[in-house]
Amino acid sequence: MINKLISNIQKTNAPIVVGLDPMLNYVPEHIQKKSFAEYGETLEGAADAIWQFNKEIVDATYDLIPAVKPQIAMYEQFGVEGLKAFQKTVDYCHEKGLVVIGDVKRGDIGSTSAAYAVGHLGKVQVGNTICQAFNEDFATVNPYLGTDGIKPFVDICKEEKKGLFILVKTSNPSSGEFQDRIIDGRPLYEWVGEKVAEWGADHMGDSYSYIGAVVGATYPEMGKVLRKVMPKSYILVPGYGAQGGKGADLVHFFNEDGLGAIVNSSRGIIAAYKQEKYAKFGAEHFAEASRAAVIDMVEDISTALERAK
Ligand SMILES: O=C(O)c1cc(=O)[nH]c(=O)n1[C@@H]1O[C@H](COP(=O)(O)O)[C@@H](O)[C@H]1O
Repeated sequence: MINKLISNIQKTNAPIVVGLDPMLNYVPEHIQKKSFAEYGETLEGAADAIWQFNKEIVDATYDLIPAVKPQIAMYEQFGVEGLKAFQKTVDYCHEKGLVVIGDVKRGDIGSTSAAYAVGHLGKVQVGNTICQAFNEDFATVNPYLGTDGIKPFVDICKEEKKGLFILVKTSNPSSGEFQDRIIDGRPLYEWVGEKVAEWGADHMGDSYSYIGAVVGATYPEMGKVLRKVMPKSYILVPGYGAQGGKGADLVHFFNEDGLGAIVNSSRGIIAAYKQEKYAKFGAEHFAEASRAAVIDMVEDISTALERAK
């Protein structure tokens, strides 16, 4: 899957991910009304509304982008119905040729981690039948439990040729409380980055490892260091747009080959129609606003990369 991710990035010339994080209040009223008319103001109605919303955004952007990242919490809040919308979204994005990064941020003790890995990336045996549950291509994983929590994911990734993005330095303001603590002379995020490189070393694609890292766009200096600590790991970079990250902050997340990083924006793309810049599209044409926001994001990043050459 890392090879497919890279070939999709090269095909589209767009090292970006659209974050499908559909809060109900981003879904325009005309969609909500239609879903509620059919299913009532119920969890099913909400799940239908977010699915219809996602579908229009994917239809309007899939030819421009390599990958999507649905964040499962946005679906889980609607219970089982929300999870069905998550599944439909994953399947639909696959139909459109997109790589799907399941933002599930799992991580537990070994056997529990193994079950999470099976559910999201692997296959599960039911009697004599092998079944597939969510079937994303990558998952985000929290490494706080150490190798015991990560290894079951890596094992499934090897079997299935799938990948991970492991949290190394997160984009949020308080990420430093633990992640920046100095241990034996170096910040914790560097120790974790080194471990990501080690976990990924024997699960290599053609040029990059299947095991990548998450480093927030909001910490560009740390990104620069971490790029060197894990040269063969793809870095998923959230924090662009709504959290303040800009193209110019991102250049050091990339390697000299122009690869190595993929930048996520969620609210900045899916709720673009609510921004003044894209207000002219109106709520009816929200998906066209998302398309325009994708084009602007790609332009911003490629201009920054070009300038840095
Ligand atoms: O793993 C992530 O994707 C992630 C890690 C991180 O450090 N910061 C972060 O914002 N994210 C996710 O990236 C998305 C950011 O959304 P926006 O701020 O709306 O672009 C959300 O799905 C977050 O859960």
